[in-house]
Amino acid sequence: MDAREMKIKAAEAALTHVESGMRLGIGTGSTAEEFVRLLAEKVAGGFRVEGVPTSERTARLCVELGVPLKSLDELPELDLTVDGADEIDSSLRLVKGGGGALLREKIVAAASDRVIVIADESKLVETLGRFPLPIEVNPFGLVSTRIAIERKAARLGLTGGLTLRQSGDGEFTTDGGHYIIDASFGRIPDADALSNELNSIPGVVEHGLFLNMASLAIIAGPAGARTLQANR
Ligand SMILES: O=C(CO)[C@H](O)[C@H](O)COP(=O)(O)O
Repeated sequence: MDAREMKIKAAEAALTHVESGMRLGIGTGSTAEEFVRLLAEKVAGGFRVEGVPTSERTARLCVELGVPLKSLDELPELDLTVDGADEIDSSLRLVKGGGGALLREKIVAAASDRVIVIADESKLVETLGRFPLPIEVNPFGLVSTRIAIERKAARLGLTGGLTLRQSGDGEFTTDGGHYIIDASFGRIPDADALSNELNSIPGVVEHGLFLNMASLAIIAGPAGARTLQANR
């Protein structure tokens, strides 16, 4: 089974948790897009859902495939969000934001009763941090914010390169008009402490640590999809 087939397996399993009539948060990334494709087939067959997309990219795909959309202001409370992740640990703590949609993804996840994360097994880690942590920052005061991130992280014993994400010939800009700094810490032993420190920096808009948000992870490997439950 190749990587795409594994993503489809995880997306298929997630779809079994979706009921007609649900208000659905719809994630961003290649795995979430497999979910959108399968969802669109169900919608074409008469299945009724209202989706809130977590990015302009996901919104475009949903419109193209005929998945009905609402804004989060129209549907401020959601039954379920299905989204991908860049890393997942055994407590279902996540690193997200590889696709640059972390802010909307976190807002949508927080507005959802349940969050199901779908991924292939390459995303499972013992300790978060191998994937560079995306930190969304306001362009104003970028240098000061970067220094603050370095200092706060160093206090937690975290060092590593901070890279301003690029796209084409300029800075990558999020749907909210912000920049992303990718922090290559290698290992984040205390994700709660890092989350609190990052949240205390005014120029940090949001970061990619999604702690205590996922209720279920559906992980696909060559043998098929398995489910991991959050133990909280
Ligand atoms: O957080 C995300 C986007 O901001 C994605 O969910 C994450 O990057 C995983 O993407 P993919 O399924 O393509 O590996």
